[in-house]
Order: sequence, then C-alpha cells, then structure tokens
Amino acid sequence: MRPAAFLDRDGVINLDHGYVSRWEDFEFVPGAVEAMRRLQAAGYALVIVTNQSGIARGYYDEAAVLRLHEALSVHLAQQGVTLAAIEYCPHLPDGSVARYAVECDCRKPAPGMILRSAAALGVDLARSLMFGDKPSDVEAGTRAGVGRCVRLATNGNALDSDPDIDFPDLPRALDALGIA
Ligand SMILES: O=P(O)(O)OC[C@@H](O)[C@H]1O[C@@H](OP(=O)(O)O)[C@@H](O)[C@@H](O)[C@@H]1O
Ligand SMILES: [Mg+2]
Ligand SMILES: [Zn+2]
Repeated sequence: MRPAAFLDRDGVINLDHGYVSRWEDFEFVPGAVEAMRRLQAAGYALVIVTNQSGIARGYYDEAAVLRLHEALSVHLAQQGVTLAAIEYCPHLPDGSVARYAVECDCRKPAPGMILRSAAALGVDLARSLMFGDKPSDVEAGTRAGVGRCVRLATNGNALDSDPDIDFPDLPRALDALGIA
C-alpha cells in the first residue's frame, strides 16, 4: 500500500475566488504545482478532495465540474504531475437543487471522499498527508485516519498558533515535513 497526499482544491491548489467552476477562472496558488511534483517524487499518490456545494446551490452543474477537472488534469500532466483521483462532493443539505440537497458522508468535514478513494487506490492512510485551508479539511483527514493533517494560510486565512498543523503555504509545509 502506498501513501497519498490528499489535497483540498480551492484555497490550496487554486485561489478560492468563490465557487470557481470554469478553467478560465482557475488561478493556481503560486508554488502549488511544483509542490505537487515534490509530493509525487516522494512517492505520494495525489488525490484532490473538494467540496463543490455550488452544484447543490445551482450555481453550476456536475458537467461543469468534470470539464474543469479534465482541463486541470491535462494541464498538470503537461507539467509532469499525474493525479491519482479527483473526488468531489456535490451535496449540501439545504441546497436548492433537490437531488443534491441531502445529508451525505462526503461533504468535508465528513471523511467519505478520503475513505472512498483510499479504498479504491489501496492507500495506507496512516502514512498519508492531508492539506487544506479550512478546519473542516483537517477534521475530514483526522476522521479518516490520515497520519498528518495540515492547514495552509494560502487562502488568506490567519494561521492559528499550532505549529504542528498550520503552515503559510504548501512548499513550506513540505519543507517542515522533510519532503525533498
Ligand atoms: O476548498 P474546496 O473543498 O476545494 O472547495 C470549496 C468551494 O466549493 C467553495 O466552498 C464554499 O463553502 P461551502 O461549500 O459553501 O460551505 C466556500 O468556501 C467557497 O468560497 C468555496 O469556493
Ligand atoms: Mg478549500
Ligand atoms: Zn457529499
């Protein structure tokens, strides 16, 4: 079994402009692609886990998310980065699109996206990493049994005082974790 790096999307890989659904609006966080390359070279399967409540809110549909993720995968592949999986949660209990307005097991802080992809890919969760920009990302990782869960300040959120959890950005988190 191999370890994985579970990556939140909005606020970690790309700037969270609020419900980003189009490749034209997808702006990488500086250093994020190079950091993903580092994780890959260190043997981590790269898995994106993203809440996309914009679907349940009726802002965009699943096809738009799939198109965006296809464009992202192609772009990353051109940069030498291969994604093992992209998991998204389209749900929100009080969403306006009825079929997505459900309590689910995958909207972070629930661990469903992590557990599902880990089972499908044969991931060793205890040796895995979770990177997010919100406490709900850290909670999802912790509930799934991910060995190390960190929160990044790349979305303009203030750092808390826990130096084991909070880092300014992905490259500096990798430095602290000893990932070359
Ligand atoms: O950070 P990830 O999980 O990749 O995706 C988050 C997005 O789906 C959106 O999630 C929303 O939270 P609510 O879903 O409305 O609570 C807000 O935080 C938006 O700003 C953000 O764009
Ligand atoms: Mg986020
Ligand atoms: Zn869900």
